[in-house]
Amino acid sequence: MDKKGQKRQGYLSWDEYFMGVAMLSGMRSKDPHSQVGACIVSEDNKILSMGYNGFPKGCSDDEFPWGREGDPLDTKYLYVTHSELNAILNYRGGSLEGAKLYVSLFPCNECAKAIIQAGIKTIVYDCDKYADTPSVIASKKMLDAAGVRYYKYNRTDREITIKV
Ligand SMILES: O=c1[nH]c(=O)n([C@H]2C[C@H](O)[C@@H](COP(=O)(O)O)O2)cc1CO
Ligand SMILES: [Zn+2]
Repeated sequence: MDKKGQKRQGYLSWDEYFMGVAMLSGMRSKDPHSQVGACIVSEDNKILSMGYNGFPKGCSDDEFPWGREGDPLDTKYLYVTHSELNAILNYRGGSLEGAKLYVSLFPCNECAKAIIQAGIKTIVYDCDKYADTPSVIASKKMLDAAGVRYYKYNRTDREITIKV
């Protein structure tokens, strides 16, 4: 029950807020199959950077391929920048040492290397649909060795509606 003079109830938790921002970033992705979003947060809960999966600057979303199969040169995989790497590269403020990464999909091995080298110490992920692939197994091996903690986001199933 709301009481006069007391704080509002039902506000977003930090985890809901940061995972929500990561998912919102993912909604910018043009990938028709997997839209991934990432949000980097400082130790004292300030948002430092965001990213989503997409082609590098100058590589047109309409000219480069979004397919998944066939000649590797005709698939997205050789061209797309992952959301986590984009979030790291988008940061212009200096060091990410000790930061946390919220990401909608578990980071691959290439992103794990960048995460470790950037000094990010905690990963909060939502989906882990590629857990059985060599890429994610290798990723976890490196994160474990480097002492990067990772834990699954606890979905609250809160619906957030924004009219824009
Ligand atoms: O860590 C990741 N971060 C990330 O942004 N991605 C992107 C690359 C691709 O655009 C898409 C994966 O494509 P697909 O699910 O169709 O294989 O997600 C993929 C991974 C792999 O775990
Ligand atoms: Zn990756």
